[in-house]
Amino acid sequence: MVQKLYQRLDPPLYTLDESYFHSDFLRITKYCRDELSPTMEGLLQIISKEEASRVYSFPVFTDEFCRRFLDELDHFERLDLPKGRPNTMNNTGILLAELGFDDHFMNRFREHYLQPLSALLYPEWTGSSGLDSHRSHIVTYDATGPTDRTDVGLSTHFDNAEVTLNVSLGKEYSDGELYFGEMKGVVVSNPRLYPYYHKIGRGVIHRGQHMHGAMDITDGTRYNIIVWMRSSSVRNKLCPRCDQSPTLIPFEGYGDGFTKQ
Ligand SMILES: O=C(O)CCC(=O)C(=O)O
Ligand SMILES: [Fe+2]
Repeated sequence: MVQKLYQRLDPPLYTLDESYFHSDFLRITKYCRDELSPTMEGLLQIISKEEASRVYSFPVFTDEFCRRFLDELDHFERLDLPKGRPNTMNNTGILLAELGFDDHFMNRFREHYLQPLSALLYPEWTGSSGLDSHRSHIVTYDATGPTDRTDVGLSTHFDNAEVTLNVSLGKEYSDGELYFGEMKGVVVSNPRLYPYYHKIGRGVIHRGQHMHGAMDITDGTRYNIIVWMRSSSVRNKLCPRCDQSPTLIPFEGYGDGFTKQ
């Protein structure tokens, strides 16, 4: 519906092109995909390990791409169209499928680049099907608008995803770091939070069930691309939201990432 009504500002942006990527990202993903026998140890030599367990970061997009993407999002936000929101926790934010980013951008981004990388880092979460669907959105936090209508941060949660990639687009803001706790359901005697500070164009990857949240920004606006990636072989066994064996009903499209044979 929105896709039909929306006039794109920068139509070529909707087709993934390698020029959007930072050269390090191309090198890292080439290693995961094309190396004869890539290993997790080999990959860990070329990405950064963050303080929280099994959380990693690496450059993803060029600054130029981030600017173009923000311009497109600004253009979309200015239009008075009926818009969906990423989830029940957000007042604001943008669903990228609604704009039409799935067909020629996000599908290839997940299949060709993020799946081979995730399979090395989190084999137990990619499973035999691999990450075969996704849901992607933009989280927007704005400390300049009315606080009853704009978000400034996000409380602790786990994602409806097996693996999540989170890439900062900017713009300019103060505070607002991402933080990680333990995996869902894990209780420790000395709970700690591990911060991650976003950098423009850089992505952080983590397991969807790793509890996390975003501290409030105190100034400016913050935009991030979030890709929630799902593995049907993993979630068909155990629903990541309710921890039960799921009862599957036929659905057009990806549903919530489950499959029914
Ligand atoms: O704002 C962030 O960096 C985190 C957003 C997030 O965790 C989510 O949208 O699931
Ligand atoms: Fe999240």
